[in-house]
Amino acid sequence: MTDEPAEEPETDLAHGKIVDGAPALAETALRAALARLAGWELAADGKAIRREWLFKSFKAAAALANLAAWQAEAANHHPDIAFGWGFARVSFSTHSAGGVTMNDLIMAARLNAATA
Ligand SMILES: C[C@H](O)[C@H](O)[C@H]1CNC2=NC(N)=NC(=O)C2=N1
Repeated sequence: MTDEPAEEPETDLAHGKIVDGAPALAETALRAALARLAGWELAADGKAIRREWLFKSFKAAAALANLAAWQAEAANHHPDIAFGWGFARVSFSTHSAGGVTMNDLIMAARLNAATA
């Protein structure tokens, strides 16, 4: 027995391993996973997940964009990022799989964990 609190499901996902060749997830599985990933939604074409953050400055938005960029470099799994005064938008898709894989969900959970 331990006094450690149980990990939140999202934290758990953040500890997942990025693997080559992960398959695109079916929409049902994807929607179930997104329900537990705060702030992330499925893009209109169903081939990417995305989240927007709102801030009260340019530098806060730039900081989020940098964080997402360097987390991606460390994992070798890269998002599309857009930012400007007061906003940053991050989108993950696995190009090689032509859709959203576990790798994208893991990266999204890591970004949530780092910005919580
Ligand atoms: C060779 C290298 O591992 C691949 O090009 C990686 C790099 N980063 C990537 N990022 C994303 N989002 N999708 C990919 O398919 C991908 N492929």
